[in-house]
Amino acid sequence: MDDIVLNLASDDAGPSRVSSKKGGRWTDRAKAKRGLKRKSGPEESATLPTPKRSRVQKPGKSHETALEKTVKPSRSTHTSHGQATAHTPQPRPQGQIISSLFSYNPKVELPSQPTPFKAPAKPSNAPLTDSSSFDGLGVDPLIGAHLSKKMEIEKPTAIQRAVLPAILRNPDVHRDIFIQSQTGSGKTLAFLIPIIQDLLPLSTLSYIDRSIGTLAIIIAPTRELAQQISEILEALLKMRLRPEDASADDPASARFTRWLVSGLLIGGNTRTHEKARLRKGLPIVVSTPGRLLDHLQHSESFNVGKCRWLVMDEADRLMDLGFEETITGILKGLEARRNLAIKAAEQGAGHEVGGWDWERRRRTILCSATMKEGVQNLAGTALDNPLLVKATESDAVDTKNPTVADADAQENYTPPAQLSQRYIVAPLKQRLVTLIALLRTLITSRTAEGTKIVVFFSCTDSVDFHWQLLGRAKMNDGEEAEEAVSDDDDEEEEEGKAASADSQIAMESSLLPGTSIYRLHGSLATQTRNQSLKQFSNNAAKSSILFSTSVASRGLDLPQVRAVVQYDLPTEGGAAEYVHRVGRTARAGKAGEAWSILTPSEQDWVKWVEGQMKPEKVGDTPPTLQGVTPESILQRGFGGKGAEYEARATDVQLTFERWALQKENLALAQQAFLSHMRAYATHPSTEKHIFHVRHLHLGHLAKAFALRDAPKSISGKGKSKKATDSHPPAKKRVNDAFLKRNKDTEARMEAVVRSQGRLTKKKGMMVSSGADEFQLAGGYNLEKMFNS
Ligand SMILES: Nc1ncnc2c1ncn2[C@@H]1O[C@H](COP(=O)(O)OP(=O)(O)OP(=O)(O)O)[C@@H](O)[C@H]1O
Repeated sequence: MDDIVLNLASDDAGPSRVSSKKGGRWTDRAKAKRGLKRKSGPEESATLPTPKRSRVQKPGKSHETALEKTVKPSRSTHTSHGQATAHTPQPRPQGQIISSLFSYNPKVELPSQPTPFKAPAKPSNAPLTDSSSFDGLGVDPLIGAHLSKKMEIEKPTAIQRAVLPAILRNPDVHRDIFIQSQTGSGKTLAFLIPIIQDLLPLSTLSYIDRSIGTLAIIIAPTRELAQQISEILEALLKMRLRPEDASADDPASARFTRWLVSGLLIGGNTRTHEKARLRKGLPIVVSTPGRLLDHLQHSESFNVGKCRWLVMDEADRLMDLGFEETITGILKGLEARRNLAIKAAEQGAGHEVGGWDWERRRRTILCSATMKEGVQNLAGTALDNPLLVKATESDAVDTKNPTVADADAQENYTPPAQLSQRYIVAPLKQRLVTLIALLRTLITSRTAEGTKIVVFFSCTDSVDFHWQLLGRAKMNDGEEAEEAVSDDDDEEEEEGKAASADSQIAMESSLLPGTSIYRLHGSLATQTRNQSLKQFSNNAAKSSILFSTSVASRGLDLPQVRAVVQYDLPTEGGAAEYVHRVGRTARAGKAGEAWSILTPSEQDWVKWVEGQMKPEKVGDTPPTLQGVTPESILQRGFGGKGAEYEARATDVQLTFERWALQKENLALAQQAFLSHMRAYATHPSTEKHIFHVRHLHLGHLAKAFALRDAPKSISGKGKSKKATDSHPPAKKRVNDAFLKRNKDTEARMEAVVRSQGRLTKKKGMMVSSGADEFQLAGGYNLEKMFNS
């Protein structure tokens, strides 16, 4: 079937066009027009109105009812069966080529029938159901009571059962520990409980108060993760300091005093404020590596000479982000400060009071879900004769006490057993509508409200684009959109909108009723990042979706996340990153779904990633991914009889494309497309057989960014027709041109990404460029690189 041609610009002269008001603001004109449209009856209204929530949410009922009643055929649509359903004769085009979503797609070998879903396996990271208890593991009854009464944590998980006694039962053996465990298995409490239990008894020292300085430091690779750890820590520190039944007058019952205070040191906060807090004293500090090193080097008030605990959470991520040198700097800084403090105490020069056990060495804990080479190197640098603790169902503590070097160094990853992993191979042109259909399916296919979904994109620009596209493209304002294209008066208003988008937290889309859409990436202000995460998680009753870069892939514990969608597969970190991303769901024994949306040329990824995952226990079936056809997702997401979903999907696509025709939006879409291509080019050489820019049809990919042409800077001048249509030689030429123009892209991009986490020399001091640490594309360095 030929691609269809529409003339959007000619709508101005079309019969259905109602021009009611001239001049003034475009919003006023739009309102007036909407009023007229309402008067002229439903025939003049939207092309794909929003399905009513009550209709689509009925259990077992598809979207069909709601949509089939409300959806008119699009102004011009094609079905894959070659039936053009255009109902209005369209004038000839004026340069706009609109290709059908359902034609000229490469043949994809997909499962002919949707694979029947396997029943989820028994949860592998859930709290234990046997007789284990926190008390039985040596946890102080006050902490145990607080966990169960205030935090609803009754039983330990397998990793907690393994770690807690290993530390608590031997309080005098200050051996370093390496904790390796699955995502969502409760590692955070496994290291926080022993720290609190060790420090609280210092209450008995007569001089103890927060001015003692920092006694424990927890390092996390991202601000969000640091913030989250800090919140859990604060929740723990709110524990009662005497048994519930003890009388306040009984001095014997008051074992502890409330001197243990925690503080957060992260990039994005003001240093001055942090320094002031350090001056007062922060016995426990949670920090990102760059900011921690910064304080170690520049804040005299950072009193860490007595530090007893150092935890490095998400060690594999710390390594991936290139924080190796920063960590080395931190270790050296801690050692130097300790030596100075000991000297000062010996000379009686400091304000040190006697009775401190200077002999006791600092204990270092490293946590990781994987045991990659980089992590082993870090363990080699940071840990001294470490005890490796893994969680297994039967043998919690590794009694053989192997060193890290003895551990299984193979890069095999174990996702939670109860996680359902699925994939869709969608033609490039249909990617965007497939994503929408999948999200619609996920938010409406259950009766329970408050579905939380995380969607991963390759770069910040793509996150921003999709977030704005969904929030701003209205299914019923196609005409307004077109009007705005030709209306210069609206520029000011559009600029205002773009500026406010920076600080806006949530978007709503009529395509995803009752759902708020948030975004998260490294280019957002810290406050916006925090707000997005908070609001995404807070309202448990409301469905919400988080569009994110890989910044959300590690450690973040977002309650109720029911599904993780990888719209773009990880460009860095390979299978480990995939497992971390899917680990945002199926946490602590809960169910979860992981969806990956692949292009036809990426199909081999399924076998590749399956080959790198292993079951938790030897003998168990290895984790596999189940294929789902895009048709079944589109059908479920858009509803309708037979192939009607094609018309509906086309309607949605056309609405998006009309939105992207507006000047501001066009720039956004093109920027997202380009950044996506750049990110795509950074897949490591070992994955190039699966992810190669050359395999992508740029014209088709453009549709996934609501563009009718690939941006000229990639596709070459005046190639719109050739670039968007399927002429393999042209496609090859275009992709070769892209590759040539971006010669050495991969190497340089990797260097930029790494440099963002690495130390750079500045006036002889080592500093970290923490602000950009997760910004894969769109950052200053990157722009400079590509513009030069
Ligand atoms: N013993 C427990 N019982 C019930 N829930 C628990 C228990 N321990 C931890 N949790 C909950 O499990 C979730 C995951 O915990 P946590 O974030 O510590 O996992 P993690 O192992 O660090 O995961 P990741 O590797 O993804 O960072 C949290 O919501 C936490 O409150």
